[in-house]
Amino acid sequence: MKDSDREFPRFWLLRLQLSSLLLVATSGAWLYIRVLVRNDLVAAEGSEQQDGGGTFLWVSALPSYALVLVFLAGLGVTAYACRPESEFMVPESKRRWLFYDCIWWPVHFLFSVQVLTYICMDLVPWVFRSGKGASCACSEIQAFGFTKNSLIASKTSQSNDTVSAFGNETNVINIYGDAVCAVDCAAYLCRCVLHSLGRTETVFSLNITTISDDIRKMYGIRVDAESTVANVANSTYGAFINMAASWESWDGDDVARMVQISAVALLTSHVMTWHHHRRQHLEFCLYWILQTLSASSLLTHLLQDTPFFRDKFALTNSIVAFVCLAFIFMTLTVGYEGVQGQLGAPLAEELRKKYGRDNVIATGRRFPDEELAASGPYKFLDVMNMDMMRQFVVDHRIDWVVHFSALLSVIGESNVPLAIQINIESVHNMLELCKNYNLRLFLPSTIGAFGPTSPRNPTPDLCIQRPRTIYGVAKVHAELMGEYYNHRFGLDFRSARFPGVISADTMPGGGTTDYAVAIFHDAIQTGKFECYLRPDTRLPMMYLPDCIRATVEMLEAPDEDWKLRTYNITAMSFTPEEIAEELKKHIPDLEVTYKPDDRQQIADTWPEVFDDSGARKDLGWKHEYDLPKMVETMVTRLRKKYGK
Ligand SMILES: NC(=O)C1=CN([C@@H]2O[C@H](COP(=O)(O)OP(=O)(O)OC[C@H]3O[C@@H](n4cnc5c(N)ncnc54)[C@H](O)[C@@H]3O)[C@@H](O)[C@H]2O)C=CC1
Ligand SMILES: CC(=O)[C@H](N)C(=O)O
Repeated sequence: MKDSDREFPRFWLLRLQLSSLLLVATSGAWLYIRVLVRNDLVAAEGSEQQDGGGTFLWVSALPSYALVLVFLAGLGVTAYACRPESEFMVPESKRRWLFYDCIWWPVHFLFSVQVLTYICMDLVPWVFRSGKGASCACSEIQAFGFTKNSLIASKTSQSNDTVSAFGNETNVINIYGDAVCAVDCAAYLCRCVLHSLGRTETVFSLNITTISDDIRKMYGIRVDAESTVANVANSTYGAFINMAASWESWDGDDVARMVQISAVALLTSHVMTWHHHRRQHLEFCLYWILQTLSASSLLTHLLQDTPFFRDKFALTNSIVAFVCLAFIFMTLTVGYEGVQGQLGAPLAEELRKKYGRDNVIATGRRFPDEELAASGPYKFLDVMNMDMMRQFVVDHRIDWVVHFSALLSVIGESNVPLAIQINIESVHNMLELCKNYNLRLFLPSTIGAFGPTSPRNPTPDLCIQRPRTIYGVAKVHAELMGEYYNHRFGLDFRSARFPGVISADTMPGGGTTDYAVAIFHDAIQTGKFECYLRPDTRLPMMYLPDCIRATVEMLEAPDEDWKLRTYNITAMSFTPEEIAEELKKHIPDLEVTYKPDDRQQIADTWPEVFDDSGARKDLGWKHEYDLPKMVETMVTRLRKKYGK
């Protein structure tokens, strides 16, 4: 799984699934109907045709069935993984994620196969140049009330043929076609007939240059062959002009052509996706636009043959176009919603207030959220790409670096190789960069840098550090490397070990202390909360504004005040039970249940109470928010946010 997946907000995934549901249900149902209708008729046609047509159709529909089944399974898994009380990033959910990945990609693979089948069946009939295809088409025509002999083609003008289908009513279809074999012709004629139902206007556009004896015999078509070859280029061009000229007259066939185009682009985007490993935002937007187009095309195709919509193509198309646009809009809107870090955006905003909008450049690999983008410059920067970082530093004459990029404790455990890259290798990059360009570096550490053998109550600045998570190991490594670069190269390296940070506006990115944020959201929205830690698990915490202020003060403190290169910083320590009690003062009916999971093991190795007397003494650190004040502020802010 890619790290970008891990950072997906829950609703993104649900939307992915919902649009897929639309897609799969629509296309699956359409193919299902076709198979049913055709099989009945093929059965009536005789054994030879039954074998051929039946097998062909069932085979062509298999991907649809598989898709629906696999999709439903995927939906179940996702629904489970997306339960409000569960976090994606917990180690336990690694298994779900893997399972989810295993399902998600086959769905898309099958979808691609299905679209290809669709193209082969309907849009490139020469792939099936055989009597089988013809017999299917024949059955389809009959399914709609026409008999073999009811189709008569006759010449009406120099350049057009008219096929008159005498069924319940007479329809006139101009064919500007290019049917090079029996199956082409059968398929196209069949479409003509289908689309002529309920319509009295000219609807179809294809050239017929050759019609084989077979097909003439099969459909009882009389064609003046010479007249059909006239003006092919012109008529094809004319057909396109016609089609483009009036959207209202677009029918399923026209829209279905979009399937062809979008399917090709869809497959391309699949390839791009796999190729790039890390799915970038633009690709996703493209990807979902294409899927939406495909889905709506198929939907139109399906609806147009239902009695209600038969005479209401314009309405259908408008609805479909609207749905299509709505999906695109949703995709884009969701796509642009910030997946910034919990601490990064608020710190950038605070620094901008102090140092000026253009003097603080926020960076990341994703679209910034609206507020961050509006507050000042934002640039794409991958901390794994040293060249890019060098260029960035030179181009913008950087002198301070605040390096926040990291995978937090829980996500880190679920992807150790990636955590090693982001949390360790990127630190090497930063240290070298800052050394070479003489920059100052602030890199936060964490309570997670301590382990079970550290004193846990209280945990001083200097003591044994043997963490049990890759997150903690990486932070100890960063602390030591920073200290080394400071002694060896004079690098101005500063670090604060933060406790769990609680914030109202930005969401935590997959840590062990996340429950202390989630409890507020759940309490205010639902009045219930299920905690993944035991009620007596004590951990150090602080409210975001304190954390931001601490960071700014530490950045600004004179270098000579820094006796250590890394200081503990904290504001309070509480257990889930204690925060729940405090919350009940504001939400008396709050129900909290406890279901410890893998995160408990991490929490059990972390400090219970943090000793930050060093920072208080050397740097003048002082917290402002204790538990009651933080709870009161959080409740007020979230009540406003949720309108409760
Ligand atoms: N939030 C907390 O409770 C605490 C956080 N910290 C530290 O503070 C820092 C920030 O923490 P949060 O904001 O909570 O983390 P977060 O997980 O919310 O944000 C991390 C950010 O790093 C970005 N990132 C990941 N890989 C990247 C790459 N290759 N290039 C560029 N950006 C990349 C992610 O997109 C994300 O925006 C981290 O170093 C964390 O260890 C320390 C203690 C507590
Ligand atoms: C305390 C942290 O470093 C972070 N919130 C986590 O839980 O991983």
